[in-house]
Amino acid sequence: MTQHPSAEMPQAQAAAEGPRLGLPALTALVVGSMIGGGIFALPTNVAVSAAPGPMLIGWAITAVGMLALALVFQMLANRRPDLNTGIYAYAKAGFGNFMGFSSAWGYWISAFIGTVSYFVLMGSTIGQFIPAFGEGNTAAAIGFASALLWTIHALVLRGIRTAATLNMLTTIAKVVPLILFLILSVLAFRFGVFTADFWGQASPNLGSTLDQVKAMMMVTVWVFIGIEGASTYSSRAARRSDIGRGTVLGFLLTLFLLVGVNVLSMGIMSQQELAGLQDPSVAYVLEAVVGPWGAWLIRAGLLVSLLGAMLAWTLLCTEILYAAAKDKEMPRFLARENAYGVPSGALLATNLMVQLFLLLTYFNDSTYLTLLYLASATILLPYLFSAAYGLMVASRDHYASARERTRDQWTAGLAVLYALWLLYAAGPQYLLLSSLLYAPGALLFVKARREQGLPVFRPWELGLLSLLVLAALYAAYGLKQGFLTL
Ligand SMILES: NC(=[NH2+])NCCC[C@H](N)C(=O)O
Repeated sequence: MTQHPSAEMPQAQAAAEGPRLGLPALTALVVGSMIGGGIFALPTNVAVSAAPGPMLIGWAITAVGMLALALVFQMLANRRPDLNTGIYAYAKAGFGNFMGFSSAWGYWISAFIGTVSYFVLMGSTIGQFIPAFGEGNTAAAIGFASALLWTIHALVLRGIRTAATLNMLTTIAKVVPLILFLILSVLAFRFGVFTADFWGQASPNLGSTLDQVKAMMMVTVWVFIGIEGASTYSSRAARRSDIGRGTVLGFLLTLFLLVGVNVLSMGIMSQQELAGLQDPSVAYVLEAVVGPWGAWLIRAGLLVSLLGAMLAWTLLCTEILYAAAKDKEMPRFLARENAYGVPSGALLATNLMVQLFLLLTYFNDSTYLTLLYLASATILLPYLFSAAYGLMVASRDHYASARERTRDQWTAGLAVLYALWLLYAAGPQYLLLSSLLYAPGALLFVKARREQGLPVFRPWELGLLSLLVLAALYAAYGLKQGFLTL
């Protein structure tokens, strides 16, 4: 395709101006949006719910399921070059306007809650040398986070964007300490520690193997969020085929780092010791191996990583709202641009929500872990829609060879199964909470459709909406009565 780079792409995508992205840059984009905070806190966040044996099972399921999802994104990037805003466009093409809207809305919610969790994790990291920051949800930490938030806001408003080179640099800066961690802890790994309580029978609070596997699923989803990064920016790729390759390559690299970090740390400390560490737990594990400098190295890597990821995710949040508003699925004010061509309406809406949730975090005492569970649960629907759309495409499209079709059907089928399993593993608490977040979106959808003078809901959409509203009301009631908590 030879279209002019800026002719068709949405503003926030024209984002990091400059040359079109090749394979290394697209891979760095995927790795850069996937590696934010999750991996640095992984040992503890898995250990709170799983012993080594279940952990290995959990990773096996995740590796297969996420690979299937990555391959679906690859397939869709290749077969549907017209749908170049990724996740949101797939849901809309497959399931109509309201589902497209809901997918964008849910993705956006997950993404901004994820950003809130980054601020909390940053706060708790700083809290390790400035006690007033505590677990990242104290008044000092929230005050600092708010100041940083609006600084980023001001920078983005002036047209600052993650240029491909900057993203490449922060990606390298975060991957290097992690690789160092892998090398050093291979040497310190003790098989005896890893196998001592392999199935977690000695820890009464862990539950059955299935319970343990289920409980770690939201953490493994969290660490892979961003896998859709290259698809979202697909209009900027130099070659279509590189989007899929970058996605799969980025997936494999990140999987290697994640499994490495998680498995090795369980051979250095026991599950119970790991479960008791503060975030970022990787710092403490490395400290146990090489002494205090190890912890400082990891903390530094994490802070760089978080800053880079905050900027990247602010742009992703803005982009998805803006893309949907340009398409008229979201109200007009979200398509507004300022003099620098920045989607200022979408940016403001995003950061106001981040600010609101920072305050809620303070009043609720929410932690990094509770926020990431919520962000993972809310993204499941957009992932499910993408996988299901992949299945539709694989079944209906014209294929040159039957073998290729069968392969795509299997891949997409597997991705759908994985997404359904995740919904089951997420459990009612977080699904109810996320229905509470999804439901108000309908008001924006109504506004958008009215602005266009279009009919709002089709009958089956109304049916779904009523279910959603019922779930949301129940969740609100649960929060009030205290049988649901954040
Ligand atoms: N700000 C966000 N919404 N981040 C979501 C991505 C999370 C990323 N996979 C991580 O482990 O940190």
